[in-house]
Amino acid sequence: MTIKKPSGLSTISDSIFSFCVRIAVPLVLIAIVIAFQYKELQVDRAQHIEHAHLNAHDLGSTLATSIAGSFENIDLTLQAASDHIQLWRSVKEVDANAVKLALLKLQSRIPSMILLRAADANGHVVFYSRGDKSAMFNVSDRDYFQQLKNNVNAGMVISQPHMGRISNKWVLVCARRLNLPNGDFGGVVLASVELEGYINQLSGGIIKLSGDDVFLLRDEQSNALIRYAHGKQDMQIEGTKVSSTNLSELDRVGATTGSYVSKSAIDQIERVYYYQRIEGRPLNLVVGISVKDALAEWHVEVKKAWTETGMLILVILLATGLIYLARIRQQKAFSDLQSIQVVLEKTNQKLAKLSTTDGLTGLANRRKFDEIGPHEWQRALRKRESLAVAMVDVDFFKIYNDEYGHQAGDQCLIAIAKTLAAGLRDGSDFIARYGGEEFIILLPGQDAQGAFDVLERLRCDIEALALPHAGSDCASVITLSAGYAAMVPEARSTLAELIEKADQNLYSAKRNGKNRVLGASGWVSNASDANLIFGA
Ligand SMILES: Nc1nc2c(ncn2[C@@H]2O[C@H](COP(=O)(O)OP(=O)(O)OP(=O)(O)O)[C@@H](O)[C@H]2O)c(=O)[nH]1
Repeated sequence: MTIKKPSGLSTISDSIFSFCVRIAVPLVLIAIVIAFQYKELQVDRAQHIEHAHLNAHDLGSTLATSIAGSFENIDLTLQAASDHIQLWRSVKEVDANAVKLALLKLQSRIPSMILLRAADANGHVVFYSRGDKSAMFNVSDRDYFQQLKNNVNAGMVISQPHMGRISNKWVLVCARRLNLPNGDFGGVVLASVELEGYINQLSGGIIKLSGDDVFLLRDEQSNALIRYAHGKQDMQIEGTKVSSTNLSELDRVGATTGSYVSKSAIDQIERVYYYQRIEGRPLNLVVGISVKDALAEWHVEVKKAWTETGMLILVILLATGLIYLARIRQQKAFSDLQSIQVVLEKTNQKLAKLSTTDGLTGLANRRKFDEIGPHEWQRALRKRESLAVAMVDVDFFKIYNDEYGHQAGDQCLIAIAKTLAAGLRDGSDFIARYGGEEFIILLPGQDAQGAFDVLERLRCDIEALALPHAGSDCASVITLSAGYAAMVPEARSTLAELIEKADQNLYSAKRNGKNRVLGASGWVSNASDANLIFGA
């Protein structure tokens, strides 16, 4: 019986399967899971960045509107102050207290406005809302003064942020030109806007910047008027030029709005930026939402997603390991079965040999002869060749046993069997122990004469062994007698008949003195025996 290999365990598919199970399948699966998860997270990340862009846009445009409105209010206040000043100039004696009161009233419209003044064409402050005259400096050296002096249509000019000489606070000065009745330059009206207050005003209601977010208000020369970062006013940057590749490009093309992502050269923080010009003013603002803050939630999701992916990968690896282990167990069970099969086959072969072998002499036994005999008979019949059969028997063996013992008798039989086997032709002749001290020999291709020659030689070989046999009546050593018969088989004849003739001849040999070889002489029984050839 052959043990069938379980399906999928053939030698070639084994290695392919093993490779697939151990490396390719789990790797491909894991790669797919990772790629899928990575893609999902990237889409999610893009959405968070997009959301940050929207936030920056909303915040930026709200701030722009608010800033535009606040400067508009300041401008209107300055215009109202201009009207008053024109009036006061036309009057010879002006009550300083009344002027102060009127200016203070106008100033109070804007919470962050801390000073409202007017200077003459030489820059001397002539009207003021707070303080006394001694504290009023000449403002002719200020950039806004020069600008307004030289430009009739300048409108409201906003100064660079600077430390106020009176307030000792960071201020922006918003100024308008005063014209004389003939249109010549007649000085400026100027409002000092305290930056901290202004920013607080914005941050109190509008600026909802958190963490690393940033807000920047610049003039058209890229000077920072306000920078609000990390939850407070950044005074180190205010008044300095702030630009970047993206900002320069937006300035250059004159864009009204714009968005970009970049890393700040000031604090190295990556942000999503929104840029917008302030309507009606030579100003622009930039709002930056920290990418890190914008992605904080996403980072939590990433952690969770990769933890889940890791667990999934573990499950894949575990399942692969289990499949592989099961496969190994299956292969081991199969190889164990194969080993058992080999052992069984060998045992069967041994048993088969034992069942057809004589235990004492090692020659084939009678069962084997019953198998081989008919086979040789049929072959001779087919080939029309002669077949000789001989019966061989040890002489006076009972006496031998009696005299030398049964064990010596066994050894004697072993020696005889060995000598007889050695004297026969390998591959064609056949000998079997027929029973007791009797042997049967098949000599394919031998006629009577040939058979006689072989058997006579064997008889001499046994005699030559010179195994002492004191009780023998025919010699002093072990001898044997043989009877044989030979014929070319015919369909009408049988092997049993041939054996019977050989046995009869053995009987004759025994009766005629033993230690001899004899073929039946002149025996003709019936028509089927007509071609039997007998030895002399
Ligand atoms: N030691 C031994 N003796 C055996 C074995 N098989 C048969 N014998 C003995 O062989 C003897 C055969 O005796 P017989 O049949 O009377 O023949 P014989 O004594 O040889 O006389 P002849 O054949 O007339 O010469 C018996 O005593 C058997 O016990 C065997 O395997 N071993």
